[in-house]
Amino acid sequence: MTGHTPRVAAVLTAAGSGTRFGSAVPKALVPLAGRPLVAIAAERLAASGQVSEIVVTAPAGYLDEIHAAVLSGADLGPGVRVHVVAGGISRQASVAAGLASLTSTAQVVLVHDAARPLVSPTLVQRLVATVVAGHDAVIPAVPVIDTIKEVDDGDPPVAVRTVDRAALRAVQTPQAFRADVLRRAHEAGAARAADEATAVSDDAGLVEALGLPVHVIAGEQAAMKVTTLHDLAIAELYLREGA
Ligand SMILES: Nc1ccn([C@@H]2O[C@H](COP(=O)(O)OP(=O)(O)OP(=O)(O)O)[C@@H](O)[C@H]2O)c(=O)n1
Ligand SMILES: C[C@](O)(CO)[C@H](O)COP(=O)(O)O
Repeated sequence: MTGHTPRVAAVLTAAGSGTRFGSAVPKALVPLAGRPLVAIAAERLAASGQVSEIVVTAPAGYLDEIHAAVLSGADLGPGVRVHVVAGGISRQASVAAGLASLTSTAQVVLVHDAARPLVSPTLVQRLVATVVAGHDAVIPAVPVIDTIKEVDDGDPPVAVRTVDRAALRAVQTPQAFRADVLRRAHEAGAARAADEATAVSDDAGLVEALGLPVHVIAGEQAAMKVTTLHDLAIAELYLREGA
């Protein structure tokens, strides 16, 4: 992998329902400054100049809408192939479905959330470069700013201890992987995907479960996840500030 320009593909997850967001349409179709989250996320992946194929996971019944939102809402430039597949019951299952539909020639795979539309093309470039430099799995993360406590969730809940936050990070996407490593990690963890209670919340978790190192690089505040309506207002602020 080291020292050459790899073929890079991306799985863009957009198959969530957005329960916590609470909109009538899937969250990926919700507009941020007039454009669907999934279109902005796809455009920023493409703007990195690294990605030649994007497979988008869509909720059942929304494949055409998601495809149209990306094709008409995003300027992907030349040479980026986009296709849409149905997602699964969990994010892990959706990524597995996306991965299965990628052309097998990709050497590096990025997994990114449509719910994180404001990632910078520079961060995408840094992630790919770090894989090319020899790391099999690379994730962006930001420091945790709150005091974190472990809580015994009884009645009443009681603080058990204060965790040393110096060692904690909030993890973002895109996450970048050598393609064969990501496929192996998903195969090994496949049994977990069918239930939200056992599924991993990010793909690096599957690589960790294989016992392989996951390299961490600095993330970006603007790559925040849009989970609630309030988050959308914050994302709009980041956009206005030039993100
Ligand atoms: N079965 C699923 C669940 C989630 N996702 C995607 O994974 C990302 C992170 O999920 P989250 O933001 O938590 O989205 P939702 O699952 O839609 O939110 P909620 O938990 O509020 O329903 C999103 O881009 C979402 O579309 C997916 O592709 N397939
Ligand atoms: C992948 C992710 O965005 C990294 O922070 C996150 O884990 C998505 O999972 P969630 O279901 O929204 O908690």
